[in-house]
Amino acid sequence: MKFAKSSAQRGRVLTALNAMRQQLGLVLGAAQGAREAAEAELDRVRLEQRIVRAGVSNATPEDLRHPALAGVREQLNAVQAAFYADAATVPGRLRQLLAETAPGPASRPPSDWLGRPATEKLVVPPLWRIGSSTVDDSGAFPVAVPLLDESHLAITTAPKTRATAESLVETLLLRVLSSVEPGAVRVHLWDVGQLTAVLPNLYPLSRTSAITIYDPARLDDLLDELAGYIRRTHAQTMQAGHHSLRSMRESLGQRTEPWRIAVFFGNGEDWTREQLRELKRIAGGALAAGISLIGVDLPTMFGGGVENIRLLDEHHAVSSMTGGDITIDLDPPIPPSAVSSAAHRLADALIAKQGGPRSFPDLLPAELGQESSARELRAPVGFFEGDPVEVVIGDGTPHALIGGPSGSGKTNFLYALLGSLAARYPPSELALYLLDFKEGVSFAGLAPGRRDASWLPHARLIGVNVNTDREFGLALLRFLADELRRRSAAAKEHEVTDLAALRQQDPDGHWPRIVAVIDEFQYLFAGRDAVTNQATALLEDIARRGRAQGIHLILASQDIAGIDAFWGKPAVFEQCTLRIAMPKARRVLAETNNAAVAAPKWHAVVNHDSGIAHGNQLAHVPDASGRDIFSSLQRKLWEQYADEHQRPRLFDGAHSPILEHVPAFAALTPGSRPRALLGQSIDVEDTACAVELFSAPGRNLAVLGTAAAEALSIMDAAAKSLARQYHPHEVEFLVSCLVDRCAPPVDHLVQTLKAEGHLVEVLHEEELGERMAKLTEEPSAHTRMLLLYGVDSALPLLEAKKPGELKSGLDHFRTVLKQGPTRNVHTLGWWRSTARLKDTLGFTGTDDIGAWAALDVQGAELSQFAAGQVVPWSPRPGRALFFDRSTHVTPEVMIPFDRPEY
Ligand SMILES: Nc1ncnc2c1ncn2[C@@H]1O[C@H](COP(=O)(O)OP(=O)(O)OP(=O)(O)O)[C@@H](O)[C@H]1O
Repeated sequence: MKFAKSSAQRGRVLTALNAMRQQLGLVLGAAQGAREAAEAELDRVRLEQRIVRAGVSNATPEDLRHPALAGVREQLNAVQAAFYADAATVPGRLRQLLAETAPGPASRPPSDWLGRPATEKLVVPPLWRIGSSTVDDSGAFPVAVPLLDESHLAITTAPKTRATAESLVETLLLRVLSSVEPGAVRVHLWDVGQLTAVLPNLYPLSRTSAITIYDPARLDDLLDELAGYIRRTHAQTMQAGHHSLRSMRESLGQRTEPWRIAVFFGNGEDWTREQLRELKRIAGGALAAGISLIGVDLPTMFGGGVENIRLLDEHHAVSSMTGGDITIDLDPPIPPSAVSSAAHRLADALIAKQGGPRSFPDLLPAELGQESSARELRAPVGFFEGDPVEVVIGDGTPHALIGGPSGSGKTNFLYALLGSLAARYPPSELALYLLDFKEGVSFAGLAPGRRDASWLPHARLIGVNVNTDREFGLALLRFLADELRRRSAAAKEHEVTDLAALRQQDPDGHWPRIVAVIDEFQYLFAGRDAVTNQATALLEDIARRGRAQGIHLILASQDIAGIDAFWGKPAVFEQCTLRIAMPKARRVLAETNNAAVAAPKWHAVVNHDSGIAHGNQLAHVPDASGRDIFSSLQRKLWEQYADEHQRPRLFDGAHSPILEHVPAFAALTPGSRPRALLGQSIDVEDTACAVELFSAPGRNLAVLGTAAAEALSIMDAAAKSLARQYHPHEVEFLVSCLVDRCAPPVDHLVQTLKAEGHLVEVLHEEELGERMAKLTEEPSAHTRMLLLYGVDSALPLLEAKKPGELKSGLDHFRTVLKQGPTRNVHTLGWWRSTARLKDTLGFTGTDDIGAWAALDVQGAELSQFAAGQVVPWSPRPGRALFFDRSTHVTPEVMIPFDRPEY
């Protein structure tokens, strides 16, 4: 109905407009009409022309004598009378037309409406008054121009009429802004003037979305923005089956987008060719997208529908609407103070309507966890001019790249995004893997902590302080790649190609979308080493195939460093079609797209088009990381879901776990195959590194290096974890400490083992050789664990043969290493250098050391103990390299447990 009514109204308006044009044309063309009628009588026509030009009273004596004069006079009088009689009705008809189609602020005097905001309207007036005119004494008629949805406007000034042009535009804008509900029209103002502020009286509105002011240097930004709106609106309307925003509005019966008016105050020059071309392109598509352009002194013609106003002097103009022969008396300017106070009132009304500034809770839905992620993930991350700006993670934008210098709000943005997503999708629909390579604890709050026991139920893994543990990043990528394979296999089995279809075919399966956030991801590539190579290959694989399987990457970085990291890895960069640029971020958006440079504080440029300017959407991101903001949402989510979902794995590179706290230790019981736990593995799963000490050759352990704290920790953990797997008297620990300063902690261990009821024998250096000899000979009812601290110190003494004996202590030790494991005698020894271990083993080769943990030992020295392979290892404090030839292909980095000092 609405549509029918408005189209009928539009029809009437167009007919009336045509009639007006025709009538005015006829009045002016009266003389010409007469000339045509008299064409057959050339002479008569000439006379008529002369008389029409000069007037009867000014006729030459010759003409006055002309025989046809009387006839001409009579005819002219008749024609004139008829047309003037008709024309006399034109002003009245125009007045009526305008009153009907352009009521209120569109045509009434300002005193009737100034400063009073309107209420919601779907149909806007087609004409807007600018002044009045008269053709004769039949009275003045209003002159109006079309604008919103109808036409662009080009204004040209005459000397000294710039102020007139400004107040003409100012009044027009006020008429428009006062005719529609607050926020329904947005004005973009650009002025070429370097010093003068454009339309200063309207500035109060610039604190709202109603007016955005662009300084002279930002013309390209404005053009980009307009092109972006047009593109987006076009896509949106076409998708909905409409050719313009207006027809969509009329058929839906509601407004989906605001109208926009872009005003360009030029000076006839200073535009580059490219800018002019862009403006023409914009003008061509603008009206269908609800954008009208007003140009003042622009060096080009607009494309699309346009009306022209040419100022003649400070009070008069001519327009294309009324034709060149009708002079318009422009309406007088509204006094500046009245404009400014009206602008204030309109701004207040808009702010009141938008409910004030938006905050984090405004990003959240009314009810938590109601969305399905089968097709995509979609969540608002901020607001632009009061309207939410969404991020979409799905088919078109499977992965995101976020850039911004330190302090620009990247972490805050991530919190806003994660909060908005977690509030919409339940944990069964969305699983989060969060990794931060920065020093600091940005995601730590999402895991249960000492101050707050709650956690984010969607988070499966939280890695913090991983800046030196690039292996952890690698582990995450490996995990994702495995999951990718698992999903591909399931998809194949169900004969589908993507997640949405898989979920349809396998409704009982657990297929949440996975979002992996890697902050400061460039650390992954921070070396020319195997980690970088593997990370690159894995990332490329996930980036390429993750889309179909619902595995999405969000890579964040302090710009340049992160982008440079993509050198040689264009596949990942290109797959990140969602780009988020924080203010001053460089190179995240396309090269020529400067939107991030101009973005204000606490804003982000959200771009779903690989950073191309037309995809820019500016959003104010609310504070999501301030105290108690995210955590109050987290608590709600936790209360709702925590029962069904386990706590996330927290990996904190700055903290070594304590042996007694790790699940692997708690799980140890007597009776299983004995495993000596050595440290924590750097992996997605919370697992420990362990050596199985079963009855087979080589089942010994060597700890290598001089780092005493770590060596003590590994030995301690091995002994304590083994002790847990034996009942009293089932195992005997033979302990020898050959490093004086380590005596207290070793003694503490001895006491602990004894207290647990285990057999413990402490061996002194001088009795070692003898004891070794016995160990190889005497059978034993129980397992024996030989714990040797700083065994290298004992070598000189062991090497010495006692007179008369064939074998030295070292020979016996070698036998223990070789034969012990098959007789349940396992050596766990700490050598402070690889050379000493080599000396200990002699020519027998390295096979008797089946497992080792290296500390401050260079990789090159280790290759002989790892089947000759190249071992890339640069020692770092608090970390060890672990290799067990029975389980490893290559060594892995491990975190020795935190061992309290004694
Ligand atoms: N939208 C916002 N509103 C209010 N405060 C904010 C907003 N965004 C960030 N902040 C604040 O600014 C500070 C820096 O933000 P944030 O930590 O997110 O920056 P960053 O880009 O991640 O920096 P870095 O990389 O150094 O960690 C924080 O104190 C944060 O609370």
